[in-house]
Amino acid sequence: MQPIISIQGVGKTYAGDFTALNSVDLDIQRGEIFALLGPNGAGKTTLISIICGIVNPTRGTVTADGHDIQREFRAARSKIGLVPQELSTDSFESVWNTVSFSRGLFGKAPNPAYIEKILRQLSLWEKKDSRIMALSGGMKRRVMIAKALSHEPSILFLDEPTAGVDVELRRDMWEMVRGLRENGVTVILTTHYIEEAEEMADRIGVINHGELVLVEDKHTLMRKLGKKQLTIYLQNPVEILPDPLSQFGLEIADDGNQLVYTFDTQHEHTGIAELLRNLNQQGIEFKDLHSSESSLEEIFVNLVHQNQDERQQAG
Ligand SMILES: Nc1ncnc2c1ncn2[C@@H]1O[C@H](COP(=O)(O)OP(=O)(O)OP(=O)(O)O)[C@@H](O)[C@H]1O
Repeated sequence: MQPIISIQGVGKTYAGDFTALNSVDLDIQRGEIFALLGPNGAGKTTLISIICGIVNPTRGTVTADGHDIQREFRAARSKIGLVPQELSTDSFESVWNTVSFSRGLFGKAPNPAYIEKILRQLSLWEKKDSRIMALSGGMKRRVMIAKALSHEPSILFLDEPTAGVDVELRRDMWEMVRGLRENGVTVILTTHYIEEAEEMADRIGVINHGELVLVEDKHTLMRKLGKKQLTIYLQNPVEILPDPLSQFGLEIADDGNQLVYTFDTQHEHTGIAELLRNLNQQGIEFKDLHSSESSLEEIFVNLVHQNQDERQQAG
């Protein structure tokens, strides 16, 4: 299937010779939720702004739903809804007028039924006559999303959608984004909250120092780069381990009361059975076992550090 967004060799060097993006190649598939992760200043907003035609790339091309973002700007832009990071909502206008006006900006004929539908979806219907400036921060954020959806885009960008919102609203937003996908909208979001990506995304892209260091299906990523740990709770504490156990790379924890075994989830053989047999042979008794998997957060931190180390070695 044709990707809905195709980014080829995109780079951005800002005035003063600062390269914010190197050479990004990325295809976004129709109907997916794609999360772009990266530390501050990694280039996420720059990339989004290029795709939305707000910032011109120094090199490379982008097509959105079949239209070249530079040569066919209006056609491409009409396919895209953008919810920016900053809220610019000190308006005296009502919610209804603001959202209807946004639709008009894209040259679309009025469609009150559609506007009603999105206001209801975003739990804004009760507030349709309220002035924007009188709304709470969370409600303002919903208005920003309603504006971005007003012209029926097939692609929605959410730049840090839940920065500074409370847990409840965050969950509502996730729910809403899933609903959008069910309606066929492709969603690309940037986030600092790994939990958000873990919860929502189908695929994850990690960007660091202007480079897309990884793009992967979320589950594959967690399986590939994740590690599992088995904690063995001992009957009697140990100080040192007998030699035959050295092959397992065990870590002694909790003053010798626990042994921690780290293994790769990719390997067919975890080595657990062998480890337990060995413990038995050495007369080390245990009372409990507990296994845990690394979170996306650990994977992400490792990746970013690894990338930094590589850069330092290269430079
Ligand atoms: N107009 C500009 N002129 C010069 N440098 C810029 C400009 N806009 C952004 N930059 C720089 O480009 C780099 C990438 O910025 P960008 O806003 O894309 O990062 P980000 O990943 O979105 O960060 P954050 O998570 O903090 O929003 C940063 O070092 C930033 O200072």
